[in-house]
Amino acid sequence: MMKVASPRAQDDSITQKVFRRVYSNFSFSTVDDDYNHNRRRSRSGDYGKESLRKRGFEDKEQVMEMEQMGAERIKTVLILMSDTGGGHRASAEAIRDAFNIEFGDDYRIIIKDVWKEYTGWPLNDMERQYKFMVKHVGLWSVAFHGTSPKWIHRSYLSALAAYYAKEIEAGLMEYKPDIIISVHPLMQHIPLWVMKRQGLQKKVIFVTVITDLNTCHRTWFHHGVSRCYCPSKEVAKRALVDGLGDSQIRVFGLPVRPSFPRTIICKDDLRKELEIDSNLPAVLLMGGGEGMGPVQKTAQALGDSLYDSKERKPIGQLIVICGRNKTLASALASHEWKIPIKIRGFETQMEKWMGACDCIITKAGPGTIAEALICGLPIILNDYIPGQEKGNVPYVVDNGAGIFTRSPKETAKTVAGWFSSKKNELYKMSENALKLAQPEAVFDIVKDIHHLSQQQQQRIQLYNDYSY
Ligand SMILES: CCCCCCCC/C=C\CCCCCCCC(=O)OC[C@H](CO[C@@H]1O[C@H](CO)[C@H](O)[C@H](O)[C@H]1O)OC(=O)CCCCCCC/C=C\CCCCCCCC
Ligand SMILES: O=c1ccn([C@@H]2O[C@H](COP(=O)(O)OP(=O)(O)O)[C@@H](O)[C@H]2O)c(=O)[nH]1
Repeated sequence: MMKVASPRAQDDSITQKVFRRVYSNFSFSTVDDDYNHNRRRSRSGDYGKESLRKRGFEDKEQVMEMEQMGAERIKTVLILMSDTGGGHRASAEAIRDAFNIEFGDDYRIIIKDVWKEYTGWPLNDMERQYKFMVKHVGLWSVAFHGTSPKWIHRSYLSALAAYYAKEIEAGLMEYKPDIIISVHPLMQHIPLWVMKRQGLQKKVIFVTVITDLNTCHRTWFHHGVSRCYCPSKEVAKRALVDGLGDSQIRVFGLPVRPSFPRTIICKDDLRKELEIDSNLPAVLLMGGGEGMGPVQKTAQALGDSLYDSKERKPIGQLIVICGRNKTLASALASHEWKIPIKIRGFETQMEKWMGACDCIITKAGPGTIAEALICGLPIILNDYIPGQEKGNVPYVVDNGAGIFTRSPKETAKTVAGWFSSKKNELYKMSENALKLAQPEAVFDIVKDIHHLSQQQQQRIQLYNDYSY
């Protein structure tokens, strides 16, 4: 992969000077995206004094200087996620991008589904099984609530950890992370257990970033984390009830990709770019990364309600983003429409589509909700997955940023009202959405992690100062 010159690497830094003094053959390479380089660097980086001593650096000054280098070297951040839904990846990418914006080359960010890459069944097949379970909501509901007691999920996860211990350990250790960030409910227990086994608890910072807005599963809350970032006060309360300490909990909001808060939205320009009619109000219809929920029926109902049959002209236009649901996209494409419509698959620039529209209809996915709030879009929630998404409904509705209805006809009627006689209602909800939005959340999270990392370095230095 292409090498990127880093100012840090060009400077004759203290790191280089120290290395030259203690290890004259050493050549300092520039930052690149190559994991082998990372492994090489990390090995010389450190996982403690022992590793340095083993490599022959017995002299106190040498060991100290090399450890202090940790303060300078690029830190590796491993973000653990899984593609069960689109939200976990979106949050992982948001954190990666925010690290890059805030700290440039100081951090190397690796996003991984360690389960998928390093384990066997059933862990490596979670996506497929999850999709199956959420299609049969009763089954998901039993699994979600049935595994809520700590003793149940702990036993289950311990059994899996024991079975795949070596593979998972290899997976985590390959990257020698300085910081591990979990953005998934099932990625606390096993990695923390591996870290304990390796004696890395004090050396590697482990934080959880919760991506559910309210009724999240209890597996998110693990007492062994340095921080548990909760997206809302509701989740923070749950964390407290589950026994996490005040010092562990921070409430900044749900991490959304920086392209949302950082894009200057000019609706007219976006509409030109996306080839959307610039005069008609637009509704965005979607169902998460997988295109779930009653999208097809709702689209058809909107096709009727946004057409003024007396005037023989549309009063609005429809954008449908089907995500990875190809069947949905082709079913919609084969339909005849009386209103302007755009049918899209998986889009990578959601901020543009949201920025070009006037309201959104979606299932209660937390990622989509948080993004829509930043764009000031009134939200019609038309479905939710039992368990983790149930609480997202009152989060939106009670804050006046949207409504909930499962009926495609009612949804269509509401949008038609918003685009005609009830424009004030739309405007008020848009204002409420903006009030509820937390566009800076992802930056607050990465700054806090950076602060934790600095504190840890200071502790290591203090420890070194007093241990000789
Ligand atoms: C009476 C006892 C009954 C016990 C039944 C045991 C069956 C065990 C089988 C499955 C386990 C179910 C796990 C439930 C806990 C899940 C925690 C949770 O919140 O999961 C949510 C995530 C998905 O993320 C969400 O996506 C949403 C959109 O789709 C939305 O964005 C939301 O905001 C996100 O949070 O779900 C998962 O990742 C679950 C994957 C489960 C797949 C099941 C296949 C089994 C494969 C491996 C076993 C995994 C280990 C199970 C550990 C059990 C302890 C929790
Ligand atoms: O074509 C698409 C459809 C969805 N998403 C993103 O996927 C995430 C969906 O997350 P959410 O929590 O709403 O629902 P999930 O897919 O996890 O059920 C959001 O960030 C969306 O912007 C996207 O990037 N492109």
